[in-house]
Amino acid sequence: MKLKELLRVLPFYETNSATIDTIEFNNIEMDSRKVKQGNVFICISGFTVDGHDYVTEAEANGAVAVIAEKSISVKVSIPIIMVTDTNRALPILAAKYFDYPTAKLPLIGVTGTNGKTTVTYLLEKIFNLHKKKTGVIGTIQLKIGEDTYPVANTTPDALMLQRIFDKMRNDNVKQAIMEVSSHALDLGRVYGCEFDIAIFTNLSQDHLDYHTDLQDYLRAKSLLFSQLGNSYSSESPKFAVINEDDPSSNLLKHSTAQHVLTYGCKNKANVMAEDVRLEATGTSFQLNSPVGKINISSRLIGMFNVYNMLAASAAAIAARVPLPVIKAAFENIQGVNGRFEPVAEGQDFAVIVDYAHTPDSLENVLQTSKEFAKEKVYVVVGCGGDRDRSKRPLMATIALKYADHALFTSDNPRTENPKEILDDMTEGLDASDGSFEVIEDRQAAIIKAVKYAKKDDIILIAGKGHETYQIIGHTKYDFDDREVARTAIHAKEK
Ligand SMILES: CC(=O)N[C@H]1[C@@H](OP(=O)(O)OP(=O)(O)OC[C@H]2O[C@@H](n3ccc(=O)[nH]c3=O)[C@H](O)[C@@H]2O)O[C@H](CO)[C@@H](O)[C@@H]1O[C@H](C)C(=O)N[C@@H](C)C(=O)N[C@H](CCC(=O)O)C(=O)O
Ligand SMILES: Nc1ncnc2c1ncn2[C@@H]1O[C@H](COP(=O)(O)OP(=O)(O)OP(=O)(O)O)[C@@H](O)[C@H]1O
Ligand SMILES: N[C@H](CCC[C@H](N)C(=O)O)C(=O)O
Ligand SMILES: [Mg+2]
Repeated sequence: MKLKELLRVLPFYETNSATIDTIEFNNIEMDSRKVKQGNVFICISGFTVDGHDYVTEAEANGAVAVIAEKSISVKVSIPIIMVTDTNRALPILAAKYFDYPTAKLPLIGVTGTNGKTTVTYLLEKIFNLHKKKTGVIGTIQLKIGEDTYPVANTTPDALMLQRIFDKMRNDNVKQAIMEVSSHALDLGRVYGCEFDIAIFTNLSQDHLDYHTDLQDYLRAKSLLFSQLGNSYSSESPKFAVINEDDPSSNLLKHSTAQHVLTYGCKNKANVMAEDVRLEATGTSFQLNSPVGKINISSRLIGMFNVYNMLAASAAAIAARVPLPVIKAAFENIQGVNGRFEPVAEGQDFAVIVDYAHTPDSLENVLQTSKEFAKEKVYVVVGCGGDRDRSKRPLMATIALKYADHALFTSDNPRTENPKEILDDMTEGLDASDGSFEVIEDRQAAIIKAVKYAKKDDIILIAGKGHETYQIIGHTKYDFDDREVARTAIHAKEK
């Protein structure tokens, strides 16, 4: 592509070169280490380093031009194009370079504190049964059809996103489904994505290391709904799918000019669950919707999963998927990787691995465990390092509220001292709050919980779910709660 053609989508820019009219380039890159011959390098001012400091490396690797927002202090011989804000230019340029992949690729975005990953995999199942090839972007992985790829972020940066959507389009994907984190919304990673359906799951405390307060967190979430577009197309109408039982629903409804489809169990909504039956082996309810009623039953456990199924149903209804397909999808789905996942090795007590790492999610899964426990509930839980400190004591208090005994341990301490994280969790607690102990080493904590367990007890191992690592410092060590629990169960049997 000609550089001039790419730059045409920017209303203003300046350059030190008279030759940009003739320059051809073959890709955009924002990481100097990945630049190859013929690429354009765009400098992003990051949280850790400044991309403007890597222009020499980008040139050495073959960049043919640089796009910057600050003056470049080193001497380079390739043209420099100055824009006001490279982070804002990035999605505009990436969408143009990849020829607007989401313009013709139906795209669903899911935001909210908890349930995003679960809802995306419910939707994957629904659309697959509806005979549409799907692409799913989120916390666990990037999945295109049956092919999976590792990811660094729940929602990738704007450049990577457009590249992924381009690949999905080339791979014949008919429905893209993605998690949209509040960080992504706030940092403009999803500018340039044309969403058809935006789903809101719920809002509760998390990420207060990044957002100044819950109001700011909600503001970021609302951006997905204000980004739904203003034109009304009868061929492809756009929908905001909103949890009517969440106190934030009103603000989100007012953030969009598009159709609103609400769901819930308590307040009157367009899509509702009635006659909900929650059992230890699964869940059933009647789904009432503007297009009819249908009985749902699923292996998914807990009231929170009724909300996840409602969110997915409402979005599928908006996408005109017939109700029997939705019903079949919920009947078929076995579960979601690392979400309330049983570790069943024939033992006479239950071990559940779950990704609850916020106060609200921990409360939901512990409440569910408690409801179904015939005997004691043990919880093994920690809080992530370099993350929201204020959620630590809340999570510890919730653990003691529901569990008969809590084992507080490490969960990705990252660059923090694990002892200090555990101190933050337990500082205000004493024996009268409930029974607990602190075991810094996660493997030792899991082994101990398994040793304690007797017939019909439940052990909930929370926080890491699908993760197969423990991050200590900047290093990722192999660690899988499920593997550790399995080994501990077999060791107990001997
Ligand atoms: C705080 C944050 O969001 N950080 C993201 C950010 O990193 P950063 O700003 O530190 O990047 P940087 O290292 O300073 O680099 C700046 C620029 O210099 C470039 N560079 C850097 C080094 C070099 O040698 N050459 C070079 O060109 C980089 O490619 C980049 O363009 O940009 C990176 C690339 O896009 C992201 O991977 C990274 O996410 C980090 C890993 C992260 O932990 N983010 C979390 C907070 C996050 O975003 N989480 C949400 C999920 C939250 C939830 O659970 O709901 C998510 O969507 O993942
Ligand atoms: N609708 C819900 N409401 C409250 N808690 C939920 C809900 N759905 C799932 N959970 C709990 O939250 C945990 C995380 O669920 P899930 O991975 O689907 O959410 P997420 O929003 O993708 O999280 P993340 O922001 O970390 O990507 C689950 O393991 C479960 O404990
Ligand atoms: N996306 C979340 C995941 C948290 C998972 C938990 N295991 C932790 O490390 O805190 C975050 O980065 O805050
Ligand atoms: Mg997720």
